[in-house]
Amino acid sequence: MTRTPVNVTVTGAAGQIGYALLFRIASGQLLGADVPVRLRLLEIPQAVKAAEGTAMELDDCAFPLLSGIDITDDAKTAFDGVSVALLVGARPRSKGMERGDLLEANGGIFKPQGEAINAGAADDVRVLVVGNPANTNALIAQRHAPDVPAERFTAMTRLDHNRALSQLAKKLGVPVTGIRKMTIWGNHSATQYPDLFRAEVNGRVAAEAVNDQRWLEDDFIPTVAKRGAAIIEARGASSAASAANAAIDHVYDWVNGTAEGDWVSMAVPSDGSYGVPEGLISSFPVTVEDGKYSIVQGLEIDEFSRARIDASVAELVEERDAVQALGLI
Ligand SMILES: NC(=O)C1=CN([C@@H]2O[C@H](COP(=O)(O)OP(=O)(O)OC[C@H]3O[C@@H](n4cnc5c(N)ncnc54)[C@H](O)[C@@H]3O)[C@@H](O)[C@H]2O)C=CC1
Ligand SMILES: O=C([O-])CC(=O)C(=O)O
Repeated sequence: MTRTPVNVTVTGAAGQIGYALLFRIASGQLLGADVPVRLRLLEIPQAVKAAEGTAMELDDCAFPLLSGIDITDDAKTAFDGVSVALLVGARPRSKGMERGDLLEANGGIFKPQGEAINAGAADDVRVLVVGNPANTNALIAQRHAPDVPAERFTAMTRLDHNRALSQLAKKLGVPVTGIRKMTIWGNHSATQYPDLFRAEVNGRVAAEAVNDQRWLEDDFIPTVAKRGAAIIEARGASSAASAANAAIDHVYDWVNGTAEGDWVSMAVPSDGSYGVPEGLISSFPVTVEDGKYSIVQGLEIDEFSRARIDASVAELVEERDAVQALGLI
């Protein structure tokens, strides 16, 4: 292997998503089967020992592409020279915690991490924020990394995208490979809008193929939007392997490109497209070419979809205003 290893940093490495994610990164699924990686694991001091345990297991896999593992509780060390930063570790909502408290607690994590990325990341750094509230955490990190191009900060709605593909495939009895152009719009939250009016099933508009507005409104949209809560209810813990899988899909496509005639959903800084205020990190349909994503342009948005996109974007505006009021951005 002659290629220089790519530095990949994972925060919250000792958590449940970290455990599902690290082995797949080390096996080559994040960047490609011919790309060596060096892992940087960032944890809080109390969880460093657990991260060391995971690193021992990574060693025990003898992955040919894994050129080394560093473990640290210092953000500056973790992000020095990083090309792919997966920001998974976040402060979960605990009992009695208000939304403002949650945003503030996460500000304490994503502000210094943004600063550390600004200080030391490689020129080609790509950042994916998984830790919730993902869109707004990404916004906080981005605002503290003024020297990094703003579009390098993204948040994850690929899990929602994949959930939407599976629900639609089941409903229509088609394989997921028969579906194209799925879009999640807005926030990674219950207000998100999974859009069947622009998706296609074997070349036909998905909403027409379904031909059941009641299912679309009362079943499909809430099932996708509230799937995270349903998983917690069933499993007693939030989605981990599926979240790790989505993170792999997000970064792989960002680096290697999207398929011809298809697109994926990524929460990216808005350029004002589709009436989403500039700068908000909102989910859009995107295509990727030569390692750069572009928001798909020129889609006609029907009235039903417009109202739902607007509602989710309004929630993002509220979150942005809340972190602004807290002095976090
Ligand atoms: N965007 C999405 O689609 C999804 C997002 N999530 C979110 O991902 C996050 C992680 O989920 P899990 O792995 O299940 O949680 P977890 O609680 O199992 O692990 C989180 C880890 O982050 C660490 N951590 C906390 N603060 C940190 C800091 N400042 N620096 C480094 N590490 C830190 C903790 O010590 C812990 O090991 C949660 O916020 C969850 O809500 C989960 C599923 C899907
Ligand atoms: O609510 C959570 O923590 C998990 C989550 O984001 C999801 O599964 O979509």
